[in-house]
Amino acid sequence: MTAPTATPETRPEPLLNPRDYESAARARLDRSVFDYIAGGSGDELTLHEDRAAYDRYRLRPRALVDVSHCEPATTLLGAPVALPVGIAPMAYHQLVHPDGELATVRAAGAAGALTVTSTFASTSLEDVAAAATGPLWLQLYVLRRREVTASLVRRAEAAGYRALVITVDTPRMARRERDLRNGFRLPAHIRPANLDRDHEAGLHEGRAGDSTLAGHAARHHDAAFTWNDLAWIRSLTDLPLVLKGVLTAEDAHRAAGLGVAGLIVSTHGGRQLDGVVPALEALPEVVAAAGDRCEVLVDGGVRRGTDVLKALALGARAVLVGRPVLWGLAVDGEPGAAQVLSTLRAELEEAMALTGRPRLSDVTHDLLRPAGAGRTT
Ligand SMILES: Cc1cc2nc3c(=O)[nH]c(=O)nc-3n(C[C@H](O)[C@H](O)[C@H](O)COP(=O)(O)O)c2cc1C
Ligand SMILES: O=C(O)C(=O)c1ccccc1
Repeated sequence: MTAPTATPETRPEPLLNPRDYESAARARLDRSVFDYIAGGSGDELTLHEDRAAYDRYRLRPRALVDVSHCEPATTLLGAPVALPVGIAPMAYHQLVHPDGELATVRAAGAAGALTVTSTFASTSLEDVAAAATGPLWLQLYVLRRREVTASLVRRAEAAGYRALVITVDTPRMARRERDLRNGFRLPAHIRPANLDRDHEAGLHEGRAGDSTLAGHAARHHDAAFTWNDLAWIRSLTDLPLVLKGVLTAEDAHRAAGLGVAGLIVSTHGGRQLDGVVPALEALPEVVAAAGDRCEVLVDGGVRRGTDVLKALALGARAVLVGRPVLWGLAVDGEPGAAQVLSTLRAELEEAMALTGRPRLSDVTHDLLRPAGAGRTT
């Protein structure tokens, strides 16, 4: 096969990292879709701080270690994964590419990575499971209509999902001003494929000053769901439960006491309460409170292999990435999402090699120092 000739002027810029993919995705997507994905709530303080928290740590590399083989494989709730990076649950992947969740789950499978499928996927959880080759967890929003929630749990079990991720930071959707300004609504051809037509009503007719997703969450999410109700979910299934959106030692401790198997330390990517503690900053107290009983993951702002290493050094078992996967999907479908994951893997292996930590068990707290600490001037 002959490679197409390209002059230096026409050769496309290589897309090397999530930021490159974000710029390329921005050029392709409708403004309101780009803003829905990229944006956060309020002043977007937490959106920025989640990312900035990673830059406040510096790495302390060890020299003269045999790093000829670096091994990022681990297990998550007992299932082997090729790397400690999974795909965060995100609604409606078809917003950015017609292959939607099928493309992202295939990309994750090829990478040997965990996928967390959203309740609000635009592809049914059964179709996602049929395309999966790696481990799958289902993210669950507890809906007012308990029989709908219960049926999602049963369907997840039947389709082979290995854990339920209950998102606890969204009793209502926070005001996201980009979506309000844009009058964000779901395009007519995209629907919450896991839910019935009753749960679709109102998602497609928006107007400026309104976000149909927020109105939808206000109607359907159960804002009265509490710790006491977790026992109800527990009674429905033997699947391990994971709580997503825990940011305090108090909640981590309580969850562990109830037999929760995993915790995802998360600000929802800066899309819920603006001004909360950044996820990376909350991670150590959650690990201290429950790390002996729960597997602790973190998400929000992970963009580099060195970010993954920093999260692991602070006690995370793995990280999830959100937006970068959607940017990859938007630009190039399954290969784009796969490229984002494989770049993160390559960067992680590079960071393991260059810090002299060839095994994940070598990635310990002494790898880090706060930026600026130890300055003498
Ligand atoms: C477009 C979009 C949709 C999301 N939908 C969900 C969802 O349905 N359920 C959920 O628990 N979290 C959802 N999240 C939050 C992500 O799971 C994750 O916490 C966050 O995106 C991680 O931050 P990152 O995008 O900086 O990697 C969504 C995030 C985005 C960007
Ligand atoms: O947009 C989100 O962050 C999100 O979590 C969500 C929740 C309900 C429906 C769609 C998206």
